[in-house]
Amino acid sequence: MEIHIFDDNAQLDTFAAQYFIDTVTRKPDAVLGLATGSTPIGIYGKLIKLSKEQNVSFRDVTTFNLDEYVGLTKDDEQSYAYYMNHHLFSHIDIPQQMTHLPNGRSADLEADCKAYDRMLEEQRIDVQLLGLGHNGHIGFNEPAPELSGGTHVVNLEEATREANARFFSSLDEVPKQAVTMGVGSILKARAIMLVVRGADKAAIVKRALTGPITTECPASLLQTHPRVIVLLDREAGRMMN
Ligand SMILES: N[C@@H]1[C@@H](O)[C@H](O)[C@@H](COP(=O)(O)O)O[C@@H]1O
Repeated sequence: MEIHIFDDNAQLDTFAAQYFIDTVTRKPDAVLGLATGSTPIGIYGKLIKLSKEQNVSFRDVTTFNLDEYVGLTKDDEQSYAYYMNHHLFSHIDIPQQMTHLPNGRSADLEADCKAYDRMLEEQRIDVQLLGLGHNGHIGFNEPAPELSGGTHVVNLEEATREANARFFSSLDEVPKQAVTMGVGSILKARAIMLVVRGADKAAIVKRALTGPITTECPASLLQTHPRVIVLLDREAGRMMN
């Protein structure tokens, strides 16, 4: 595992964005795995800026997002589809049809999960961006005695709903379920970039990266992957020395 600790969040954003740009420069039809939450926002901002400065096109790039809430439409400002358009897709030249998120409004969620997995089998992700939940979740794979390999519907933990309530007007509005890529699909990516910020995540960072490998801390499974790049701000990395 390659671990970088940054004094400054802007430096972290630049490092991550440049990694994605280098990936696309090397491989113009790269497949990128993308994430939501507050952690990647600065990275997407920098990616937009650097891609314009360096004249990098996303016209042949394909993207797959990790997860989506069940029940929200694409136009709902709290949906991850809206988030991705707002923070990234509408600012770069990627064709809309090359961007994929699980469909949380599908009439047949099971069939939709299978279709998402089929696409992920056909197109291996070159680099998967990940944030980290306070309980060690990645995507919306919550701690559990067993984890699903493929895309599936998940019941969100109350603590996860509470943590994400800041994006909604009240806790009641936070969906109780989500569709998430499974840990099997995440671990199939050629490279994984885990990004974590903030003192409140220092303990879970240490547990995920140096603790036992267990489904009770889904991010600990990343220890089994041969190419993980971890980007931490000083606070998130303070227990790593
Ligand atoms: N499903 C998302 C995760 O993909 C994300 O990594 C995590 C951390 O979010 P944040 O970056 O806002 O702390 O929360 C959400 O639950």
